[in-house]
Amino acid sequence: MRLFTPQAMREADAKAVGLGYPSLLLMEAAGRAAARAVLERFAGRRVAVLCGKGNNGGDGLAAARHLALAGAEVRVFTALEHAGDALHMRQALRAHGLEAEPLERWQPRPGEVVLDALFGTGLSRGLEGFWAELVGRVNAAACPVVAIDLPSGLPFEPHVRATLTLALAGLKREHLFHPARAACGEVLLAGIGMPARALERPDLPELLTPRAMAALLPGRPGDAHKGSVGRVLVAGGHAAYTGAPVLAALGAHRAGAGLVTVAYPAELRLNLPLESVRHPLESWSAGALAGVRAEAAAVGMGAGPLAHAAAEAVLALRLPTVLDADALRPELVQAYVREGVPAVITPHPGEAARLLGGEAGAVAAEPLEAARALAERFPKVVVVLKGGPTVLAWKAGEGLEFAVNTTGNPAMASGGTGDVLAGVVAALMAAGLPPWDAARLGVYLHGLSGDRRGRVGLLAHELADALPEARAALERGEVRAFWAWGSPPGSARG
Ligand SMILES: NC(=O)C1=CN([C@@H]2O[C@H](COP(=O)(O)OP(=O)(O)OC[C@H]3O[C@@H](n4cnc5c(N)ncnc54)[C@H](O)[C@@H]3O)[C@@H](O)[C@H]2O)[C@@H](O)CC1
Ligand SMILES: Nc1ncnc2c1ncn2[C@@H]1O[C@H](COP(=O)(O)OP(=O)(O)O)[C@@H](O)[C@H]1O
Ligand SMILES: [K+]
Repeated sequence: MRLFTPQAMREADAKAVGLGYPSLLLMEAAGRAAARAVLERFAGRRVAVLCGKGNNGGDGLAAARHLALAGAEVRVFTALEHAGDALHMRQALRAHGLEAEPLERWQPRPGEVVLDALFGTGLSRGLEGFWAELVGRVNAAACPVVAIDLPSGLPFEPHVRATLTLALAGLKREHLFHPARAACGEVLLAGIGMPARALERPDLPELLTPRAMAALLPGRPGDAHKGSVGRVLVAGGHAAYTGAPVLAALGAHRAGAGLVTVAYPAELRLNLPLESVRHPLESWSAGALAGVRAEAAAVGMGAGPLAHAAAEAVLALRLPTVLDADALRPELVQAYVREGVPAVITPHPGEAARLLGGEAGAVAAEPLEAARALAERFPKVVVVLKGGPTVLAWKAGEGLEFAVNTTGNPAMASGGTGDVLAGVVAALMAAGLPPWDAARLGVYLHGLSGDRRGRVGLLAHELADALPEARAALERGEVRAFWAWGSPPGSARG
């Protein structure tokens, strides 16, 4: 499944029509789905449908007919300039004896649900004048708002703030990325019968889905032993940060590592899991790690000023490595590129800005572009740009792979959750997954654990402890994407 842009969705629409699929069927399905969403969530409530002049308005006109046919009390307000499919929908509404009023006449009524079908993906600039004022009135009315495709006005200001948004045919950037995502409220996806072939777009970012991620889970053969399912080396720690390597070790254990060895400065007292192997060091000298048995490593967590030496000592082992926290320095990542050692980097926006030489705010505002820039700066290195949502990028050869995570929530914005992730990704690489697969699955599972425990006040070690159950649920096929209709509690949230 891919993350669409308005332009890519217009192309999908044209491709469907090129395949012989009538566009009116798509609009009819969109209207039917919107009516269903309103009826399921707001049974028995009166509905005011506000329809714009484009195809989003056409979806609204179709929805109004289906709402009326289902027995709902509906008022329809519409722009008058319809053409094409939307005009057919207005005629269909009229054929059922339903007359629309001009939009200017809409006044909110207490308790009524507003179905926002003013604008969808068709805007190229912000709303002004009458339309901006109308959006202001929708937001000021104390009514639940169901938005068709997008809350009207997005991605610009002003825009409608919806309770529920019904994404049509595919998810768009606004359904996942802040600040637009906050305006969408809950997001549901309606397939609207778009032929799968019309949606095939390998050039667009992959959205991590439960099914695709379950397929990546490394097996656990009956004759597994602790040396066969992946051994992880965690290297980090410094006087001020003794928790970080411990949390990375915990993440690796909980993600299924057979053995976890933690290398750290000998003067530290680390409160390591009983199960971890201790490897205290007098210094991070070359050869300090000789003899450590591992198939993958994670370095940098809490390493402070010792990160450079620690990363170089780990590089000498030539293991697939997660570079995190203090090891996220351009010269260290370049050393992995130069040596051809597989690496995953896991920066948050501040660390990404340090790697790119920019501002954290600019990275957070345009995470897709920042992840792309990092992947191009460090070829063959898998980039995990953490945030809500986390974006992954990887320049394997000529092309660029791109993925966007669909799990995780703001409760995870708490110290140490990133350290857990480093351990998780290292454990999955140690289990034999290629770095791109380990990074995608690791990020997905980490967010899924957060969603299953997702309360403000979540501690990083609790997130790690929730990993086995999250993994088991994914393996059993019990996880549903946040956009799936009827998602049970504990499903992945975007
Ligand atoms: N797969 C698809 O692409 C499908 C799309 N459909 C619907 O079609 C929508 C897109 O339809 P359209 O491309 O007609 O676009 P919209 O309906 O979002 O809006 C286009 C209209 O808004 C006007 N407009 C643009 N910018 C404006 C501004 N700043 N101020 C005031 N008016 C402005 C345009 O002149 C045009 O009349 C989707 O969001 C979806 O709801 C569905 O009907 C079914 C299938
Ligand atoms: N608002 C949010 N929505 C989803 N995930 C979030 C959000 N805030 C933080 N996270 C996740 O929490 C983790 C935080 O990692 P990081 O910033 O490195 O923390 P630390 O350095 O304290 O370990 C990342 O995996 C990130 O994706
Ligand atoms: K809309």
